[in-house]
Amino acid sequence: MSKIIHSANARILIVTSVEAEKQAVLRGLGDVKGFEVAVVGVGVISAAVNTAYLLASTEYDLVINAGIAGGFKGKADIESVVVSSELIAADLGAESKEGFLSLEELKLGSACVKVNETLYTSVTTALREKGQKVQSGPILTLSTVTGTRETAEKLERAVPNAVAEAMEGFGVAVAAQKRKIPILEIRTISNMVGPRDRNAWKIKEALATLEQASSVLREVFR
Ligand SMILES: O=C(O)c1cccc(C(=O)CC[C@H]2O[C@@H](n3cnc4c(=O)[nH]cnc43)[C@H](O)[C@@H]2O)c1
Repeated sequence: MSKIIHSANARILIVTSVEAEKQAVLRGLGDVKGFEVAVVGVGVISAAVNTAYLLASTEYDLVINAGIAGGFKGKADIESVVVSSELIAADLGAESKEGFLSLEELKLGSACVKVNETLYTSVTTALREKGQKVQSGPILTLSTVTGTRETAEKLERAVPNAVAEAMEGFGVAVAAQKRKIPILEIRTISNMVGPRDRNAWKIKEALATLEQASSVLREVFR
């Protein structure tokens, strides 16, 4: 398996939104050295600020945003893993009569951080080799969890190859990008993007998959 981060002394920061995700990642990593796992809170602002704070005091070679997510129908099933090819702030822009206008269309910057292709394909391949059901593609960052079929379809039209949505990735990515550190988002699917049914979320199962995926990360980067 190709080594993406070559140095045995490489330092990898994994950030999650809540403690339960952090504990799942830690169980998967075991006692391997070189990884730091931190909770940066729910939502893009908290994630960006807290990640930037962590990156200001320690040198890291890679930042990973890990956690659970909603999967887009036909792209990522519950309990499967998604690996980001891009991290996209899907609600950052403006409404218009003609529809949503992205930051790019408004010429106000970019709402997309691309992931190094070798990085995401290597991790995707490693997870697949270990028997995980895994898809790579854009992972959307939203401030509001999608709760209707209408919004899900709007997002699917805006980013047709999006595999999942969560609430922190783009914020983590901007903090990492500022320091020129590679970024990756890895999520396990707890629910489908669409009509809200919080009781149907398979959080325990998604956290178990996150633990398994994290044990593969240990092998990829060590
Ligand atoms: O209640 C619990 O035990 C519990 C354990 C682990 C995580 C949670 C969360 O609620 C995590 C919130 C986190 O999850 C992401 N997420 C998950 N599904 C979606 C979605 O459909 N749309 C957007 N975000 C989603 C998100 O990143 C949240 O920060 C609870």
